[in-house]
Amino acid sequence: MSTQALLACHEVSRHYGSLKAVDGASLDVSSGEVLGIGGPNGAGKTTFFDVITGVTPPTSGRIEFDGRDITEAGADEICHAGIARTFQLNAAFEHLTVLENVQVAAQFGRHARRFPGFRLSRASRQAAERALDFAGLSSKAHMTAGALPVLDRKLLMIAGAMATEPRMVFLDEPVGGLNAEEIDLIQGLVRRMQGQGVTIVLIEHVMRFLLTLSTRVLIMHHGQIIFEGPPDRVAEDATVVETYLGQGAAGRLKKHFSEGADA
Ligand SMILES: Nc1ncnc2c1ncn2[C@@H]1O[C@H](COP(=O)(O)OP(=O)(O)OP(=O)(O)O)[C@@H](O)[C@H]1O
Repeated sequence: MSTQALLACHEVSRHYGSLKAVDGASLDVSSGEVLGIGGPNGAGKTTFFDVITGVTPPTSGRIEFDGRDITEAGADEICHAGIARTFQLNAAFEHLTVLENVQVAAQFGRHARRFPGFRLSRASRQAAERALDFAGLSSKAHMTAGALPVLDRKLLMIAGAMATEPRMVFLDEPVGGLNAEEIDLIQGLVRRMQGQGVTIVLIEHVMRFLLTLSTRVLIMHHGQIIFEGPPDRVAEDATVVETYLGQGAAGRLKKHFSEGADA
């Protein structure tokens, strides 16, 4: 592992029978980066997240976080080590309030599970308050999660992740289904996360969001990393244009970068 890498993935694979969802992906992420991952549906992006965050074990390969081997670690252990994530689809306790959801994240994202009984630590309460405030959800703290509109559900997952006080956050399609104004809001929030020293890896199909925020971009296809480079090079890569972007989108993105636009 390079001395700079906070996260290092070596030849990571996740196979489902004969399907190579992730196929020998190697990746280093340095502290402070915003790494954007794009690629067609079914390319293996979420599965790669799942393997790194302990949702599913790799078939082969090795993953190190801050020099520690986390390949075999469970999701809770990985979260306690400093990696939090959000999900593409809603992942809230629908019948709990916004505050309760974030408190649960703060508690279990920081402490080992202890049963029976559930008592929130003072530190968890405070972390939950800070995370709600950070995500702009304090005024909705007592709403039931199931009643939230799409944007607030995305914010709730981000609040839950931040409540664990992570060093690294994985965001799976944080702006999927949002309108332009909402996308800008999430963009600002991701920038603030980065400003707080959180290293970010995000998956997104909304290319302008992905390319505007990312310091480096990966494109996946058939479980493999087919491109790695700066955002302004993505639309110039012939393989990426052919397998993912198409000529139309690539042309618009090139124009976007040549004009130096910010969104
Ligand atoms: N638990 C599973 N069992 C079997 N196959 C799976 C499982 N999870 C994912 N796959 C398959 O692995 C492949 C990669 O899926 P994945 O969700 O990682 O792609 P993705 O790049 O995140 O796609 P999208 O952009 O649509 O979210 C797909 O063919 C998918 O059907």
